[in-house]
Amino acid sequence: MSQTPEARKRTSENSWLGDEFELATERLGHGGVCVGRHDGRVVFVRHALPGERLRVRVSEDRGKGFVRAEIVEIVEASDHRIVAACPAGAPDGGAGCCDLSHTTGSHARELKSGVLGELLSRMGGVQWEGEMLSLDPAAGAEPETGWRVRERLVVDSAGIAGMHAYQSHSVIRRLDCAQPLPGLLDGVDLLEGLEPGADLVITAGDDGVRHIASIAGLTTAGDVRRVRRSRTPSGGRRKVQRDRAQRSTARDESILEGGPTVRRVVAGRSWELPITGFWQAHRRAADGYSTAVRTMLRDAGLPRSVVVWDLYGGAGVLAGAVIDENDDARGTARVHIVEADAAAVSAAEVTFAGDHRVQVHRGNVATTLATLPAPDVVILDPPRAGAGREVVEQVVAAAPAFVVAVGCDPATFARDLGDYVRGGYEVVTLVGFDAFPLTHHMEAIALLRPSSAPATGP
Ligand SMILES: C[S@@+](CC[C@H](N)C(=O)[O-])C[C@H]1O[C@@H](n2cnc3c(N)ncnc32)[C@H](O)[C@@H]1O
Repeated sequence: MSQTPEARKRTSENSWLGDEFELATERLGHGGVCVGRHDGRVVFVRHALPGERLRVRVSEDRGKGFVRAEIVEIVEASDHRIVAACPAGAPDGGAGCCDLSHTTGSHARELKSGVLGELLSRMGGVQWEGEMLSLDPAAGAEPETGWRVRERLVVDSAGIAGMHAYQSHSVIRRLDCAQPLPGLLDGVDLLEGLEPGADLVITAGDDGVRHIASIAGLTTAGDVRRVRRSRTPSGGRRKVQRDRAQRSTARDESILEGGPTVRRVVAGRSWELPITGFWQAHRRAADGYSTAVRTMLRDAGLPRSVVVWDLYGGAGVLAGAVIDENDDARGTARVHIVEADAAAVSAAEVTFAGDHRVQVHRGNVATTLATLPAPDVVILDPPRAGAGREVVEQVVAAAPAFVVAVGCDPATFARDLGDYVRGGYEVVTLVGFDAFPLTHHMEAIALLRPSSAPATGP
């Protein structure tokens, strides 16, 4: 909606931008921000914890019911506050990605459970009071570090690898992030001859081999400097993300270390994927989600010889889990993987070559479903945007006995669950995974069935 000049003037005159005040934080909200209230408006603060008293400075005021603010001083810290486990995630001048490393692992999981429960209730009408599970059985009170199998860095105008500063195109020369597997980034700061503006993808395969690919930038070093000067101090997050996404499409890749494909192994089945191809970030995620999906379906009494749709299936990790669960003398599952990415489809075709139980379909989920045989089970693992109403309606219309919804964004996951519930499904089981420790991100998996379905299983 465009504003009149008078409204614009009023907004800028009343703006809180730069104002400082004391704030009591109430709870962790979606996106990793702590929520407080000041003078009738909601205030979002990063790197805070619930129950703190903070002196904050407003960094963004768009004239709406809320403002964003940064911490100036911690007046009274939460008992759960610790020294941040990730130095690179520091709020001032850091990369900002580890936005929940300043509390214990157990408290972070407790907070994330609250966020997931609140979103499920508000956006999906689903009540859930479960606990966020760790993917690492050894995880306890300590923050979980060293879990990420793939890191993406950027090369600055002098050819040195670093990280993007928070909400910015500018590059900070530091690699001391606490997320990567131990040793994953060793020596990367010493690499010479890197192309200014390129992205570096560094990943470790399940065979222990490290691979590094350089993805050519669309910008020259001069462009990088221009972009850096044009940085907006606030409110530029969407634009920065969009710019980065545009810059990462259709760009030349060269291998600097290792080979062109990475070996991944789950439950004894292996995949060879391009270095830049999708794979779950946490070293235990693919295995953990496969086990969760198998267990949910087994506990629900999955009948034999089912037809399964594995939508947004990637290279078929979850497809593998279902055929392993549903293959014995009493029957065999037939799984249809639907995936848009050509490289993931090729990897799936190689892994399942000669396996009559699996068919791989390259295409957009929304336009491919009509070509598939009627399903007994539908698994959906969409990107952060979620499956969306158009796809959910098609799934509901296909009337599967079970839907397994997987989501890495709790808001879109909750929204999609709400659409299944309105379509006549109910949630049987729901688990949240702390799949991105040190950050506010999480993963959730739900098993649904038609609400009129008789209870099955043990
Ligand atoms: C979160 S990943 C899940 C991959 C897989 N289930 C796994 O665990 O490895 C989402 C996948 O959806 C694919 N994708 C995104 N949008 C799509 C669409 N509209 N149609 C088909 N596939 C899509 C992406 O290429 C990506 O492989």
